[in-house]
Amino acid sequence: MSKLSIRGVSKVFAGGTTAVDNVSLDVADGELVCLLGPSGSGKSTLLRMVGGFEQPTSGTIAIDGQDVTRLPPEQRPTGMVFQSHALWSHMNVFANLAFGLKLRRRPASEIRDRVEAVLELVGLKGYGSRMTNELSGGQQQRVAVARSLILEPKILLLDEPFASLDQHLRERLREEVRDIQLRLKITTLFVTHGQDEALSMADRIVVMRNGGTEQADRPDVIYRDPQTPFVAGFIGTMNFIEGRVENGCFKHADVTVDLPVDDGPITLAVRPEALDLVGQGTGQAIIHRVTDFGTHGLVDLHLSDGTRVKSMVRSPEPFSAGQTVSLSPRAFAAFRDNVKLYRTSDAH
Ligand SMILES: Nc1ncnc2c1ncn2[C@@H]1O[C@H](COP(=O)(O)OP(=O)(O)OP(=O)(O)O)[C@@H](O)[C@H]1O
Repeated sequence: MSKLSIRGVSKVFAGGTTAVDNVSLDVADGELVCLLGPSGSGKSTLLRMVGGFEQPTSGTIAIDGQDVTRLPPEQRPTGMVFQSHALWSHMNVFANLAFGLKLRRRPASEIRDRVEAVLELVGLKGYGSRMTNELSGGQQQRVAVARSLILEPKILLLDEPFASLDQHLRERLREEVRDIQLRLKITTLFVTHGQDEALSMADRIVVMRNGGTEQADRPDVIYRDPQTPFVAGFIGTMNFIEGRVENGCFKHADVTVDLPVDDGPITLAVRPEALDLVGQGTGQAIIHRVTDFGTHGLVDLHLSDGTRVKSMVRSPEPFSAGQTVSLSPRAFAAFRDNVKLYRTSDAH
């Protein structure tokens, strides 16, 4: 049985906006699932429905097999961390953390022990007497995470919790939260529109678009085997090359590869690291720019039909702007009418 089971859940807001459209998702015990998608794709609304902050228009949500669809947030076994931390600024850290336990009339000694334990967990040992407005943004978010964990929820819900922090701090907190999550083995649903965040943290990524789910898979599968052009283009850098299949062969002025599917128009989706440059001085693709990143090079090319693509090369040395080359994709996805048709055997 899954820890969290979302079945056919939709949300239509009063103005008629369908924010979430018939989503079903199962999250296993201890799994961290990232909801990833562009702004307005319904990520927050779905998360808020799991936390009880929005009511689904239809569908059901169950935790440990118990239907919680109609329960208010405080009666659900969930803990939520919002983008803006929403700490009480007139209380110190200890009081912020103790609040929920006091409401539940826990004995003072237990409250003290649990606050200390959770402060240690988030790396803020000894900060109990600080006022929250005397903390940095990162520390405040740590307190918010601690506050959501102190009631020992079955499911942790995080809505872009680090969005307001600078890149460096965001990366650190991301790692800390993942460590805590693994240590506590707590089932977690994490909303982000940062693909790095999703790729680095998640056991599974759910890519959302227009209120629906496009693909739910392990990060490496999402990256290497996208099922739709949207997923292909949304995660990482992707080149799209439009051509035609004729007699089992994809043809484009600068690219030719075997593709045993029916004749007709096809779009290849190729990662820069899987796009080799061959036949220097002979092809029709023109090198526009070469960038040396030290660890690798990135070559920007203009194809003869105007398409722009990027190729990652081990060393940029042999390449320079103005040269002509041909392209040889090692691994790619092929799409026709938004449907994935074919992929070469795993080449990287
Ligand atoms: N309370 C509300 N009333 C009406 N429409 C809403 C409400 N909340 C969200 N929406 C709409 O629902 C859609 C999905 O919004 P949601 O916030 O879930 O998307 P999101 O993927 O989390 O976006 P972001 O990454 O920008 O937070 C959007 O079109 C949004 O305008």
